[in-house]
Amino acid sequence: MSTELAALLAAKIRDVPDYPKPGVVFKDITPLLDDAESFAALVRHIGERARALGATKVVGLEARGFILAAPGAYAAGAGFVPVRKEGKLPGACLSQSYDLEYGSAVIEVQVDAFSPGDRVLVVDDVLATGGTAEAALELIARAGAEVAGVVMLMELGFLGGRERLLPKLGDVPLEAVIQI
Ligand SMILES: O=P(O)(O)OC[C@H]1O[C@H](OP(=O)(O)OP(=O)(O)O)[C@H](O)[C@@H]1O
Ligand SMILES: Nc1ncnc2[nH]cnc12
Repeated sequence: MSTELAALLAAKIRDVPDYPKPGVVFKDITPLLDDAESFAALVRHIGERARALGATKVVGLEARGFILAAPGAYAAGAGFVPVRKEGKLPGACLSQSYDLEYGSAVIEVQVDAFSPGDRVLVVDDVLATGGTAEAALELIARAGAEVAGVVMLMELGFLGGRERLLPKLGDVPLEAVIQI
């Protein structure tokens, strides 16, 4: 991973103590998003990784994952698939419940989101406990698609998300631009 890109982007992430709950240090990416150079560099990176991994679809995890995955898919010439919080997608969906650093939720994907032969890149802003990403991997497997890789903007290593995901990923790469 490029240390220059990591340094550029890390400088634009703001720590917000005790949000959304006491004891959580929230990683606010809005200063990165509203900086044209940083946002473009991150989108280019996601597009490059999607192409290099042969992804035909880029999955974004609601909501912050959408902001990164959709332009990344466009940059790669791939399709975009939203994994959404419960009740937001129309039609037949697969559902998965999970716990994350500061709560619990249910995410869903449409049953027909993927076509045979699709290779999927999963994109999100933060890997914390890994609960969200693990649930997304489960959904993608249940929907019959192959995961080509997982790309996160940042990984909060002390929360153990990587260790949680590795058994599910095998040889599939899990990449984070910034390691914390
Ligand atoms: O590794 P975990 O412990 O599961 O945490 C990571 C998830 O938490 C945040 O999403 P959140 O559910 O807060 O949704 P948002 O993007 O809608 O704010 C973040 O965007 C990741 O999706
Ligand atoms: N500390 C954190 N900051 C931002 N998003 C998160 N998702 C889970 N933990 C988070």
